[in-house]
Order: sequence, then structure tokens, then C-alpha cells
Amino acid sequence: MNEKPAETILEVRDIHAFIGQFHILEGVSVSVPKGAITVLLGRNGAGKTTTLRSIMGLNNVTQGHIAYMGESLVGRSAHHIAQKGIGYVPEHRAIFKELSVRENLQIAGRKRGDLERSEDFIFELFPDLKRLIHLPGGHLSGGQQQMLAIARALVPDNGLLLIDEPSEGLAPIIIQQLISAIRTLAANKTVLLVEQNFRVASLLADYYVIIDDGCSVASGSMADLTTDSALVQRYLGVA
Ligand SMILES: Nc1ncnc2c1ncn2[C@@H]1O[C@H](COP(=O)(O)OP(=O)(O)OP(=O)(O)O)[C@@H](O)[C@H]1O
Repeated sequence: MNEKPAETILEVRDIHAFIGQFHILEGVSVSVPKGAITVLLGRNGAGKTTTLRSIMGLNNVTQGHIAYMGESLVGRSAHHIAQKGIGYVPEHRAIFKELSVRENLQIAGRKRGDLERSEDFIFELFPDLKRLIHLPGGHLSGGQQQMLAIARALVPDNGLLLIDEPSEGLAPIIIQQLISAIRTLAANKTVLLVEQNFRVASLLADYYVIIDDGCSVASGSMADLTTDSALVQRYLGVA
């Protein structure tokens, strides 16, 4: 029996991007299948964060093509791209430390009533946030702040979440909770993430793309990558 291939929700084709005078991305292609988790892998400084920022319109793309549900995003503002239903969780979480958990969630809404529509799902996913709803964001632990950062991207009705390094700096038990929350939310959303920790990536992702020195060099199913130790060793330097 032939299985129908998943629809591609985001197509990044051969993009180039500069930061100042530096040519950082020199040909990155990423196909993101709808309803799955895709991870960008690669060494420090390879260009993973720059790829997410370029998709989000936060970096200028000078060449190549990005399409979300068939619509071109190149040259569009970050605001326009967010309106299309793409949520971005940046590496350093960027939560408002003086605002309460509820206020952090409220200002993430795009339309009136967004939080009311999404809060049951969010609090089921992250019960801690419900308990801490009145606490300032700055009083949360690192893991709770990461949960709040992801929760904010779930307030509007986003179809695609871009999540940069969700496990960075967190204790193993918290990482376990995050993995399970991201897998649960991926039942309704498509996820593209950057993850340095190969073990976490292999537990989370369905598909991978390796970026090396500003170029995408390999891609496929995560299950295949975990058995290809030569490829893993060559580009990621882990056994
Ligand atoms: N503001 C900047 N000015 C100059 N170079 C930058 C700037 N931001 C990033 N770079 C360079 O761009 C390259 C790609 O960085 P990027 O953050 O995309 O890498 P990464 O793969 O996400 O790695 P990491 O895990 O270390 O964040 C690196 O060489 C980095 O030094």
C-alpha cells in the first residue's frame, strides 16, 4: 500500500542571507511536512538560528525562496509573517520579566479573545503556568520561562511554530516535560525547531535537516539519522 506523502507546509529553497557584510547563509533548503516535527541540526555557528530568523522575516534574504502554505514570504515584514500564523520562540525566550504570567500570555494574542480560546489547551499542556498565573515572569525558573515562551506562541491560532533551542540550560527532568509537551502540541501544530542536544532531537523530531557552514547538507527521517553514525559524527561531532 502506498502511503500518501505529507503535505509540505513550509518550503525554504536555497536561501542566502547576510548579517551586516557577512554572508551567513549560502544555500539553505528545508521542507517542513505538515503535522510533523522537523529539527535543524548542526554545529555552533552553522546558521540554524539565522535560518529561523530568515523565515520569520527578521533577517534579510537576498536570494532563494520561502513559501508558507504556498505564499511567498521573502521580503515580507515579520509582522505580516506572524499574521499568517507562524509563531516564533526565540533562543533566549524573550518573556517580559515584570509582567505576570497572565499578562505575558494576554499580550501574545493577535485577536480579541485569543487567550480565552487557547487557555484550556495551554494549561493542560503546562499546568505549572496555571498555578503561577499571577507571578511576574522574572520569578519563574528557567524551565517555567521556557514553557511560558512556548505557551505565548500558542495563544494566537498559529499553524507553525519555530522554536529555537528549547532545552538549552535546562535540567534533564524539565527537558523530559518539555519533550512530552512539544510532542503533545505537535498533534495540532507543525513544529520546526533548532536543538543542539542530539539525544533530545532524536526523541522529539520526525525529520531533520543538517546545516553546515551556512549550507544545508543532509536531510531525511530522524529514525534513519540515528542509525547513520558516520553522518552524525561527520557533521555533529557526536558519537
Ligand atoms: N549579529 C551578528 N553579527 C555578526 N555575525 C553574526 C551575528 N549573529 C550571528 N552571526 C554569525 O552567524 C553565524 C551563524 O550564527 P547562528 O546563530 O545562525 O548559528 P547557529 O547554528 O544557530 O549556532 P548557535 O547554536 O551557536 O546559535 C555564526 O558564525 C555567527 O557568528
